[in-house]
Amino acid sequence: MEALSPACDTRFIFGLLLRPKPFRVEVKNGKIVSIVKEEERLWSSKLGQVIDYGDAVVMPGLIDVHAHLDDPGRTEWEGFPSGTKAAAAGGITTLVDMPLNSFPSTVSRDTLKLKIKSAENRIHVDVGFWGGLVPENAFNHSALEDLLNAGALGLKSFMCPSGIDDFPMTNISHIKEGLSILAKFRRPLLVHSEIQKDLESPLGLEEDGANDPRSYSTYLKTRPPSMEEAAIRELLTVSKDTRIGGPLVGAHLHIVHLSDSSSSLNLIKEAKRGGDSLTVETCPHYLAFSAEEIKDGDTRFKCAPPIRDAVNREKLWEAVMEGHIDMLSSDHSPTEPKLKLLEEGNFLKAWGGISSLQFVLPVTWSYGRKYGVTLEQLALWWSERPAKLAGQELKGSIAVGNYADIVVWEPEVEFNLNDEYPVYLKHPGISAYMGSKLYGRVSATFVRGNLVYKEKNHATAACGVPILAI
Ligand SMILES: NC(=O)NC(NC(N)=O)C(=O)[O-]
Ligand SMILES: [Zn+2]
Ligand SMILES: [Zn+2]
Repeated sequence: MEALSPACDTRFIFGLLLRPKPFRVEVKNGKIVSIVKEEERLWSSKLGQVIDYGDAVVMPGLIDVHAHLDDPGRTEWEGFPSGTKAAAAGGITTLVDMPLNSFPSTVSRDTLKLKIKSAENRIHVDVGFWGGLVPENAFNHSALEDLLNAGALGLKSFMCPSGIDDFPMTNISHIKEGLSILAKFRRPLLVHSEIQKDLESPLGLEEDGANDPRSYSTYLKTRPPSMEEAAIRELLTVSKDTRIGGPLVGAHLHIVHLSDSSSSLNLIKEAKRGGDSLTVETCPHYLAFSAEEIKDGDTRFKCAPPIRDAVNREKLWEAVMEGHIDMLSSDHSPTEPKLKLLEEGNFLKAWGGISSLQFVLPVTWSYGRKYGVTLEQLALWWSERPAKLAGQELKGSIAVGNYADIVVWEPEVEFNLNDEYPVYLKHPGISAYMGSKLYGRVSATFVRGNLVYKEKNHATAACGVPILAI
């Protein structure tokens, strides 16, 4: 049986058998050099090793375009080592780190340099970085250009308060300005699309008897679908300029973590039909859970936008299955357990963010089976489309010339996410998935041909590399 990569050695040569079709993927120098029918293989004698995973699925590694690893500056929340170990154990081979929740936020060339430095030799999968679009840099073209020239894969902004002091929200003028720079670089702008109407009293509710802060329905009232709709309506006033012949051609807008599957989704569909350069993601937690099921005080489930009712979830699945939602992402946004206020259970005061990085593949599969999700769809939503968004042409599919970023997993193997299950996240206890039973166990993960994870073990060497846009 193959051994975990003892060092990050991309000269490694091996073959992988793809089942059920008898194909062999041949890997050399970290890249896929050929995909041949087993009986037509050309250079088998030269192969160091041929690995046969039997009936397991061999798929492109997942690319998570939305994760908060909080490094540097808030490593007590997560950090690159634990976050990327969890990613590797979950079949994620590349992730793109969000510019906020680390300290400082990634909003300039210098702060991006700090990120890169912190990632070096500490990441077990490849990591790219979004830069932040904030009021301070939005009108400062040279600052934005410096950030993009330093390698940010694109920018991210918030249309409502982010909860992080050094990451203030942007308005539509900032967004328009940012897009004009991004158009030149042909890189995307990702937007947290919620607008809070009443900024004077951001919660919009009094904590009285009728609005018990331990009840999820109270939290739900503070962030209605109309907040997503209002933000998206405003965004679409500028995304139309990304159409062919428009003033922002070359720019691209990506709406992160869509929860509202009604009016907001209809607006997105219409804009796409009109030719806007626009994509949208949703996250496994919006597809797995419903508001009705969330127990009083269980703040592990608090996130923004919120998890809505079961009817909304059904419509979200329909949109994913019909192709109106382009991709999935984790929005892994952990914190220290004490900020989740698990004992007090106050939904209005607890940190918002779902902790999920290690589980997104089994969750999507387990909850998607009843809708008829196929392996090809998983690869499209979790690898191919995210690679395109992040500008990673050599990632996202098992194809000749691509990096050998591969997950091997067993869809029929069931497991309990209990206290004995090896979870590599820094704070497993805050994950909304703990206590559930899932299908789909990851057996091995390859990053650029290095076997970085195999059956509850990680390679000791951290073989991931920082990915910078060039
Ligand atoms: N500061 C955050 O990490 N916020 C995140 N929090 C969520 N989604 O609840 C997000 O992506 O908006
Ligand atoms: Zn967000
Ligand atoms: Zn996020």
